[in-house]
Amino acid sequence: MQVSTLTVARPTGVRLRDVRKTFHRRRRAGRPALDGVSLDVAPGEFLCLLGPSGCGKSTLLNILAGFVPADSGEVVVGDRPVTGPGHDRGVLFQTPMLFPWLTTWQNVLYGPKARGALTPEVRAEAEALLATVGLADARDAYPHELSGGMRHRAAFARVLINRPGVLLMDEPFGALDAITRAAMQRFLLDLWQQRRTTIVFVTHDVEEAALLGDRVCVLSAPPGGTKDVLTVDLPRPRSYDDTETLAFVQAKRRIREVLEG
Ligand SMILES: Nc1ncnc2c1ncn2[C@@H]1O[C@H](COP(=O)(O)OP(=O)(O)OP(=O)(O)O)[C@@H](O)[C@H]1O
Repeated sequence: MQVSTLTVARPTGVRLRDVRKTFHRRRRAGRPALDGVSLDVAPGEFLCLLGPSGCGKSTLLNILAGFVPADSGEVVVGDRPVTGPGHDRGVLFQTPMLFPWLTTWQNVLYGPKARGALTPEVRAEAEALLATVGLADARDAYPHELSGGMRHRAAFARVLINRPGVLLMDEPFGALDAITRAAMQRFLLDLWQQRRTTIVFVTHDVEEAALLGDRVCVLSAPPGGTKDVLTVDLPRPRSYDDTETLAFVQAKRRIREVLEG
């Protein structure tokens, strides 16, 4: 994969301390969604968040993104407490966020244009990014004309143009078929290997966590707290072929034991 150096932002770290969140329903407090999560993510680290359904993975990511406020605790990205959304954090969801009435090119440039920052350098950067994500030939296509994987790659370019110090990804490949999913995992591994952007990646798939992550933070059954943080001691760069090695199978087993233990 060809990767431009233009858009590589300085990766930022993440610090969470005793983060708590309870959603209120009809003015009544429900069960806590997050019950004291503490975690550090180093600049440039690839961290996977894993846990049973409903343990608060998406809530934690939304708190980091600034979409949802924590009730208490410390949430810091880089050296700034999170008080709301910001383009220092790039967020990617299961459904790629693209405006259907804009072409790939217009979608990628949407953020800088909205901020009044559409300079010739940014346009050159957008060109380089489209080449990076393999969509140079699809710059004039609308989202409905792209395949699922292409839409995801367009969403990547749209986020990366803002030079985020951290990428927050919420089960981004969960809805893709197995072949496209493997292709996107390969794409993400290449991208991270070359840019080393900090990534917090939510998944409920043990294999995906072992393949992608430097560390895996396992959240406990609802309400979510930090159950354990495991280091995935497998060499980089990683590829899909590694999933057949004994070391990979052992890494998966260790993660599963914590998850189910
Ligand atoms: N906006 C909301 N309003 C009320 N309750 C919410 C809201 N968002 C999440 N919750 C509740 O918080 C808890 C954690 O939900 P969350 O989506 O964060 O879990 P998750 O680990 O991402 O789940 P899954 O793996 O199934 O996607 C759940 O009990 C959910 O019902």
